[in-house]
This record gives sequence, C-alpha cells and structure tokens, in this order.
Amino acid sequence: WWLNQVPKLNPTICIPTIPLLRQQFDLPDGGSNLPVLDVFISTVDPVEEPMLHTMNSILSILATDYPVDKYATYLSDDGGSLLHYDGLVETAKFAALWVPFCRKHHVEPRAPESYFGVKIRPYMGNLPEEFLDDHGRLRREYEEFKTRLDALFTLIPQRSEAHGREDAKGGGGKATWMADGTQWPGTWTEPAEGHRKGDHAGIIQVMLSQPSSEPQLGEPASSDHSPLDFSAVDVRLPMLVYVSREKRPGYDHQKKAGALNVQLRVSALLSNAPFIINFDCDHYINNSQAFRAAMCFMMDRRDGDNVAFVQFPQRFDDVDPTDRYANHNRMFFDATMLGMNGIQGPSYVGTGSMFRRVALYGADPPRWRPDDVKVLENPNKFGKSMTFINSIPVAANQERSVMSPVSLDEPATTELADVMTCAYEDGTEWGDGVGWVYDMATEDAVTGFRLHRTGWRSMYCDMEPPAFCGTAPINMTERMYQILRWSGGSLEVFFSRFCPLLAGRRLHPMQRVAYTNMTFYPLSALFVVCYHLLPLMWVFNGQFYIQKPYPTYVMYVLIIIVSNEVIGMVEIVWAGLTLLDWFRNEQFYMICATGVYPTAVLHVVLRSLGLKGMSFKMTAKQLATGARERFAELYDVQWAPLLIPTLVVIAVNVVAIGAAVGKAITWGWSAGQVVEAASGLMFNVWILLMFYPFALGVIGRWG
Ligand SMILES: O=c1ccn([C@@H]2O[C@H](COP(=O)(O)OP(=O)(O)O[C@H]3O[C@H](CO)[C@@H](O)[C@H](O)[C@H]3O)[C@@H](O)[C@H]2O)c(=O)[nH]1
Ligand SMILES: [Mn+2]
Repeated sequence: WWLNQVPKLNPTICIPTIPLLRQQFDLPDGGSNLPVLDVFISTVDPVEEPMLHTMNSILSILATDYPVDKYATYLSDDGGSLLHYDGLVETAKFAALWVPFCRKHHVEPRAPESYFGVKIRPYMGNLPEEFLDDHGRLRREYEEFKTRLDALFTLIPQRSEAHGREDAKGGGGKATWMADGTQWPGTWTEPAEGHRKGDHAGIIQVMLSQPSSEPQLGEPASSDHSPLDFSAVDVRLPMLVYVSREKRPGYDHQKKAGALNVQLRVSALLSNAPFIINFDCDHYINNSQAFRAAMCFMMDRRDGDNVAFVQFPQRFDDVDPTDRYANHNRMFFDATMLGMNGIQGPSYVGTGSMFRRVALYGADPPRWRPDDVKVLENPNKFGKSMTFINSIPVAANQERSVMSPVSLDEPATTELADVMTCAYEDGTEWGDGVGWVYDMATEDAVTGFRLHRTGWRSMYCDMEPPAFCGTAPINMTERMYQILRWSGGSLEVFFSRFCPLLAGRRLHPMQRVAYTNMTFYPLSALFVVCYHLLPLMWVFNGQFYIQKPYPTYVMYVLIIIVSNEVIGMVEIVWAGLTLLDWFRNEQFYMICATGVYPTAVLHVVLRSLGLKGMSFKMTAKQLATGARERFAELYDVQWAPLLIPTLVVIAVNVVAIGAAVGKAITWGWSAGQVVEAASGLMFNVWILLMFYPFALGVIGRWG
C-alpha cells in the first residue's frame, strides 16, 4: 500500500507548446534549425506481425511533420526476410505519392490504413477544390499498393522457383532470390545452412538516400508521371534504411534489445543524430506534431539538458469498446506515469520514446557531470570500431541541425558490416552500461531505470490527438502471456544488479520507491492467492472463515481499504478516467494475481537456480482488419496452464457459495448464523465479480 501511494504524491502534467518551438527554430525562409533525429522501428516476422501494419507505421514516419532533411528512419528486420525488404521497396515507391499528398492537404493521421479507415474527417488543408479528386486517386493507389504487398507472398516463391530451375545445375535449387537476380543473403523460404532464422548474414540497404537541403517542388498532374498536382508541394522524402543484423548459432541475440543496439551503431555511422525515437512495428504516428512535441522537452532551456528520454503514453485503437482485458492500461498511463513525472520522470515503456543518444551511451547528465573528464576505464567499452568511437563526441552536440553526409564507399560499408556482426559486442559494455540493457525479459523498464539511476530525468508527454497508436492483444491468453513477460521481467530487475534498492544517491528517494513498487509487485500476489483460497475452509470443515475479528484489527483494515479506494477515486477524477477504467484495472490485477504473477515468481525462482528463465515470447498481433470479424479474438482463448489457477479459484468460490446455501437449507440456520455467513458470501461474490472478464473469456470459447 505504502509503495503504491508514495509515488503518487506529486502528480504533474507537462504540456508542450509547439508554437514556441516553431518561433525559436523555424527560419523565415521556411527552413529550420531543429536538431537531427534518428527513428528506429523494429519488426521480426512479416506474418505474425502483419507487414501491412509495419509498412503503415513507416509511411506515417516518412510523412510526419518534421524537416525532411533532418531525420532518418531505420527498419530493423530481425527475421532477415526478403518480404520485408521487397515490402520496403514498395513502400518507398508509394511514399512518393503518399507523403506529398499528406503535405499538400494537411492530412491526419498519416498512416493510410487508419486514414482511409474513417469515412468522414474535417478537411484541414486549404485546397478543398482539389481534395476530393486527390483523395479518390490516392485511395485507389493505396488499394493497389496493398495488393502489391500481398502479391509479394506469392511473387517471391515464384521468382525463386524460376531462378532455381535455371540454376539447378549450380546446386542452388532451394534459394530465395531477389528481384535483381541475386540470392538473398537473409533467411530463405526453405531454410538452408546460413539462411535460416538465427543463422544468416547481416544486411544493410539505404532505400531512400539523404534528401537535399533545398526544397524540391513536384510536377503538375500528368497521366503517367504524377497523377496528382504536386507543382506547389515539396516532394522530398526522408532517408530510409533497411537493417537486418547478422545472426549466428551459439550467440544470444538478445531479442529486441539486441536489435536496437545494432540500430544504434549503424545509425551512428550513417546519420548519427543526437536524438533517437523508437517504435514497435505496430505503433504508428497518429499526430504528425509528435516529434516536435518531444523536442519541446529536449530543447527546453530550463532543464532540457538533463532529460534522457521523453516518453509518450501507449494508445491503442483496436481494443474492444468495454476494454475487457484492460488493454488500455489507463490507470498506468494516465495516473501512475503522471505521478512519476512529478518525481524523476516516467519509466520507459518500450515504444514511442525519444532518447538523447549520449545518455544511451552511458554518459552522465550535465547535473552530475564531474568537472574533470573521466578517462575511459575500459578501452573496449564501445567495441573496436574507431569510426563509431569518433562519432560519439559529434552525437553529443544537441544543437546539430545538419545531418552528417552519408558515405557508402568501400571502407564505410565494411565498417557498417562490422558493427552488425554478432561478435562485435564480445567483451564490450553493450547491453550493460551502454545501449539497451540485456538479459531481462523486459528491456524497457530496466533501460529506463539505468538512465534514472545515472541521474538523468525523463519527461512524460501526452497530447491530443494521441501522438502514437498501436495494436493490443485482445485475445485473453495472449494478453496474459504479455503480462507474464512484464511481471516476470520486472521481478528479474528487482533481483538483479539493477535492483532499485542498490542504486546510488542519484536516484531520487521517491523514484526509488516507485521503481521498487514497479519491480516487486508480483510478489504481493502470493497473499492475494491465499485470500482467494480462503473459502476452502468453508467448504471442507464447515467453519465460517470470517471469524469475529478484534475491533482494532477491523479498524486498521477499514482505514487501509477506505484510504486505498479514496485515493483511487481522487486519482480517476484527477486523471480524467472513468469508474470502468478503474474497475477494469482492479479486475485484471486480481486475475493476474492468481495465475500470472505467481508463475512469474516461479520463473524467477527457477532462473535463480540456473534453470529456465523468462523468455521474450512475442505478443501475437491481431490479423489485419477485414481478414476476420472485428474483435472475434475476444473469445479466442487458447488453453494454457496459465489459466488453471484462476479456474481453480473461480471453482472454489462458486462451490463455497453453493455449500453455504446448501448448509443453510439443510440445517436451518439461525438469523445470527445467516448474518455471519453473509459477510463471507460477500467476499465470494466480490471475488467472482473481479473474475467476470476472465469467466466471459473462457465461457466464450465454449459458447
Ligand atoms: O527478437 C525480437 C523480438 C521482438 N522484437 C520487436 O519488439 C517489439 C515488441 O514486441 P511485442 O511482442 O509486440 O511486445 P509487446 O508485448 O506488444 O510489447 C510491449 O512490451 C515490450 C517489453 O516487454 C516492449 O518492448 C514493447 O515496446 C511494448 O510495446 C516488436 O516491434 C517486435 O518486432 C524484435 O525486434 N526482436
Ligand atoms: Mn506490441
């Protein structure tokens, strides 16, 4: 209770003032002094994580409202899949229409799938006469683009088949072939030595090169060249890079954290922006002002220098209307995070967060920077690449507003290939003091913690309309596995060298409490399980498990319960939430406390004994809309041992109610006995109410 309340004592909302940023950084000639920015987006599998979502995110990034010559986008493909590569080629082509269209008509949001998904939107541009034609045209082009993306799934096997027949004598019968007639260096449809998941070469390809720094107007409408009139629109596209790191058996690839660290090094050698923003492949930019909003905090003259990252809330647009499985996490994103914002800043939640590059490299914040510059204790801290090491001081200049010229000559490509290898990090501090942190099921919380522990602060940036939107698992089993990863990962952090109790004095005392609460909470579940199983006493030995307690005890319990609920209510009013948001949160806590959190505890115990620990099981994404009935997956429960404890608790409570009623009838209880039994029944009913969404999910499967 105490751990939960202390971090809420000073909730703070900070609102970015974008017009002020424009005043300071926009130049009279239409140019801008805004700093350079690198955008990371990561994906693994073009089917499990529908490629259409990934490409939509990329389109929303390419079309966002940030000076086009001042940012570069890096797609990390952990699957090493030619589908992603060819899909990105198609996306780059379609962007040549989509991006100028967004600029011309001030379209929002700039992810075509959600833009075309809503029938009526107010027109924000100033060319209403041309809009209808352009809109219709673009919509057809987008449909064709989607068809081309889909076609890749058959085109690539066909192409490979054809090449395979030609090449049969050469022995390359099963290879996957690229459009240019060479063998794909990544994974093959039919896996082969050096071309399978976890065993393939590193690949890097600049899909769209750095644009010129001068605006470049498009062409007037003509049937073949440009279907739309872009003669008054800047048609430049920002830089776009495809990255697939090397993977070899025998190496731990460290999942997402490993992928992000490769992006960090590759981008340092190419654009080397002082700021970085990262996304999951299913999160797109919903508000094209988002990058500027984050910059307001980073460039703030007051304390901006000490900000390591600016975190945006995660919002989702595919959750069922009543949010049965608490996917929106409103209490966390609209209350807990604001509480932390008033201390040392919100935790990092994995996506939609802008970083200061040198903070990720392990630098001290200005506030704590000692006057004498510390000599590198470990000469191999960053690995062997001198080009990378030389890029560090350049990245430290947060005012830098011109992108370093990208060179792709022979030595540069060799160097790039080198920083993408598995062996590069051997003996370095990557994954520990440098970059995203390794060996935890949740790389996000621990990476944010490392920054706070070093004395950096973070900022929380909520805006309207929401900056980013993503997809959430609406299938109950998936949702529970996701929470299992989060809670197990949190506990792992608590029992690691990143334990908040071990941090030094740079961590704010209240922030320490917040992190302790955030990493320790799954253990509290053990008490909840006992509470849930109390009715067993009732079933077996006929006793009332609510005995007449001592009045002082009742007083303490009441004070705790009442204050807890009152604070909960104040919180929802203050944060603008609804009673339902709060109740969903309570419900899902109770559900997870029976099955998921104890399993997480078990994992961590097993891990400490050197047995199997938590793994980053990827969250299954919803199939692209239209493919199935919307929300059909709400009822799509997969059997998993994880569900059993919760089912047991439900059974115990149902049986307890039955037993009580049965006994009352057979033995004819006195009024006094009924009153006593009623207080017990109240608990049973309360527990069942808490488990209602779970029961619906399981029953739905049978129904
Ligand atoms: O080996 C891997 C595994 C995952 N990913 C990417 O990581 C992202 C997040 O994975 P997902 O399975 O979607 O996890 P979620 O449960 O949806 O993610 C939440 O929780 C994670 C931490 O557990 C955070 O990293 C995420 O940002 C946060 O959205 C996706 O873009 C993946 O493509 C990789 O790049 N490489
Ligand atoms: Mn996700």
